[in-house]
Amino acid sequence: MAYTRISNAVLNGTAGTLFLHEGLVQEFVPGGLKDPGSADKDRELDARGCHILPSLIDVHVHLRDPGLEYKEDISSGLSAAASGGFGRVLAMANTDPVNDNAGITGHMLQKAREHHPVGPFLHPVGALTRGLKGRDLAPLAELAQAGCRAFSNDGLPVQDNELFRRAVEYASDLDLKVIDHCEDSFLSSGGVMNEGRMSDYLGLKGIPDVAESLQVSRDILLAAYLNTPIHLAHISCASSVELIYQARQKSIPVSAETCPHYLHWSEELVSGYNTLARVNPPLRTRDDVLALRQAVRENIIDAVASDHAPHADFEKEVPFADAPNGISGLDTSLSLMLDLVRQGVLETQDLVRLMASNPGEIFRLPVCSFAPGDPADFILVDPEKQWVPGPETMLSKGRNTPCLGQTLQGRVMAHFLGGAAVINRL
Ligand SMILES: NC(=O)N[C@@H](CC(=O)O)C(=O)O
Ligand SMILES: [Zn+2]
Repeated sequence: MAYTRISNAVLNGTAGTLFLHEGLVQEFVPGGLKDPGSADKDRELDARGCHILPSLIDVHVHLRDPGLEYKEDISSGLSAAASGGFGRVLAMANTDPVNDNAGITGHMLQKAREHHPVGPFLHPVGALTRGLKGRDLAPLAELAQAGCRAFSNDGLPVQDNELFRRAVEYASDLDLKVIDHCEDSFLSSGGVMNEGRMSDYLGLKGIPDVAESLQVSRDILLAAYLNTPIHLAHISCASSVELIYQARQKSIPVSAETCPHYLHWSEELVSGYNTLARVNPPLRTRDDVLALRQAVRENIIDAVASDHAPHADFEKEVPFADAPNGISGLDTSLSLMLDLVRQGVLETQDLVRLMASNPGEIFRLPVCSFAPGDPADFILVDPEKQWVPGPETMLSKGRNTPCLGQTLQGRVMAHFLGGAAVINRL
């Protein structure tokens, strides 16, 4: 169903009607319509109380397909994306088999087109090294040719600095970026949560924040030396923020993302051995949360990505030390970010910058600016609407989130891609 007008919604602080034509934005007319009665009801959506935002981009998700479809598959993952407000996602390569060749990339793209022909759109991220083993480079040109939008060894970060340097150089020759999961795996070895008072108290082996920031400093030094951009994934701690801030001052070409969970929760959430709070990098301290909030507010960190890492219920119903890392995020990210708006930490326009404009710029993906002729890719968000994440309301197969069963405020009420409604709760 293609609507021709969306009435009574707020765009950039102004209430009015958004007119669509053949999947494109026609114009936004502020104020009420003179003759609302004449509209064909089937062609109109009353979006009273909703904000219009561009369809969002999530630059870091794990869709588990091929190979781990019991956790998530491309169809369910993209449904969760649509529901959460994301019109484009970058899907990591730690599938089984790993996305290190054109065959796997092709499979992912074909499955996405088959199940979600009008979107959300999947942009595979190719592995940096074969099998993510960190020993030899994956065929980056082949992966680029097949449709990969970036390269990453996410999950199993490359420790060999020479190999990583070459990967960054080859990727740059292909005009694509490397996304680095920053972790010194010797420093983090065996760790299951943040290293500090809480890990001592719980008797769990910790991962120090320096395991992340040491690798962040490596990447910054390499980006400066090679004068080549590197994107830093899921930044979790103040010490990394400080390094990124300094790099920015020197115009070193690094960009960075953090995730809603690092902006909300600290290691205290692990108390009681809550496996839903186990994620890599781990939830850090309250001071880290505050530093990250400041960093997203001040554009030191460019983007917020979900790091959607779905797991089956039974995998999390084990002792903390045995549970897999990861939080399911596509369904809940935007609600958690809207909570920061309500708390006065961010403005609505900051969300657009962090979850659409900046990600679009970093990975050269289009974002609707509501100019006449733009593809009508947008969401209608009710910041007041309450909902409870659970099996009935989440479209991801993974319900592994600390939000499970909690009341969230702020919900995507409709999502349009190319003028067609992929979600409509109005
Ligand atoms: N972020 C996570 O906690 N888990 C990721 C892998 C990773 O990035 O470590 C996953 O694929 O499950
Ligand atoms: Zn990662």
